[in-house]
Amino acid sequence: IGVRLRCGHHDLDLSRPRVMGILNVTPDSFSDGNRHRELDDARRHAERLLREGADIIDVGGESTRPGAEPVSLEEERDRVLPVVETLVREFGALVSVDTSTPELIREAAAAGAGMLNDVRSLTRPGALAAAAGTELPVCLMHMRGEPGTMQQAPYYAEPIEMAVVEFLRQRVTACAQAGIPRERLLIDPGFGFAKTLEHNLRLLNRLSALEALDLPLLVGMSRKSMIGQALGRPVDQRLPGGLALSVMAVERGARIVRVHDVAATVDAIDMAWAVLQERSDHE
Ligand SMILES: Cn1c(SCC(=O)Nc2ccccc2)nc2c(=O)[nH]c(N)nc21
Repeated sequence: IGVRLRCGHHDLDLSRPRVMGILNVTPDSFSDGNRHRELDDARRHAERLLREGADIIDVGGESTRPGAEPVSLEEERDRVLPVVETLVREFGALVSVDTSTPELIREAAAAGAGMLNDVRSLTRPGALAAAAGTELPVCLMHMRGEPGTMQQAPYYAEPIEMAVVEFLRQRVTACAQAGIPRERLLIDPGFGFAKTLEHNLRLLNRLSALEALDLPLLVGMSRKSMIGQALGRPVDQRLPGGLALSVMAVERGARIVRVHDVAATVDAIDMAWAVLQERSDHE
């Protein structure tokens, strides 16, 4: 399938799997609020991600860790916009912006962002209209509830893959009604969002159920607790587990994987892709 996504000034060719590198601009508790240093750190981190082969840099200013407190618009704007402007201006990078906030959706697009990545699937008031106005591709992701409470007792009456497909189907319809055509959409099952380990494992095994929506599939499992729960590894020792998950996701149809460790993931999915391509070479 020669799917090409128009991402601002970039054409993203999804005929083979792509890697989205994670650039966190949520200051950790040690940061002293030195904006200049924070921007410099972000610039250096992005440069490394690009050098390692990232096709997209994902920039997020709001922590969606379970229990994280909400961030103000000003704070999110101050963290995200300077980084987007810098990465676009200095590296010509394809920048994806993680935000659910209509104002930031508009401002990030004006700053040169090439893709929108909203873990809340444009459900906030005004978000659909804001996204429609940007002409940018949008990734819609499954989550039930809010990051602060979503992991308390995730329960689904129906099989998890059905809950995910139905939710995303509704969001695709909402986008169509708001003037965001299918050509601009990506979907994502939201691993780790309002899901138990069981839910996450079943969802990966049945990832092909999302083919029913016939849209490019983005997944993010890098360093997440599903790896910690399955392997008993702390967050800084989850690369091998994450590589296994990225390869399995690509085998089951994922076209973009959102990861911290770009170089290793590029080789792992390119190797998997070489094997998968052999199937079609003689079919
Ligand atoms: C912004 N964003 C996030 S943040 C959660 C995260 O990385 N937690 C985490 C990171 C490191 C260690 C443990 C947990 N996850 C996704 C995803 O799976 N898909 C899309 N589209 N966007 C996403």
